[in-house]
Amino acid sequence: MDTMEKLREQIDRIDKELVALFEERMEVSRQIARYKVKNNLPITDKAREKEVIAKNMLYLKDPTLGQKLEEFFAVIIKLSKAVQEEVKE
Ligand SMILES: C=C(O[C@@H]1C=C(C(=O)O)C=C[C@H]1O)C(=O)O
Repeated sequence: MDTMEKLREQIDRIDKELVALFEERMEVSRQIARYKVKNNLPITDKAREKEVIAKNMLYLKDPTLGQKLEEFFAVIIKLSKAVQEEVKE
């Protein structure tokens, strides 16, 4: 098997894990939405969003990926809130 094929196998394996983690995170987000609906709380919590991003930046080993990781979490949080809005409907 050539090198690129092998590397793509690695990407495929990583993506599979990402999908499982994505689903797990979104399911927990839905549960949080149900709690918020019950307790009449807003979906958006900006302070928590900042905390989530700051905390995860600390796990990063490669500093050149800082901006990208922030963007990654900005998208994850946006999608998480979209899922929560669907629970509210
Ligand atoms: C999941 C929550 O709801 C929203 C989504 C967040 C997230 O996906 O990390 C963080 C804060 C909230 O804006 C939460 O309040 O914890």
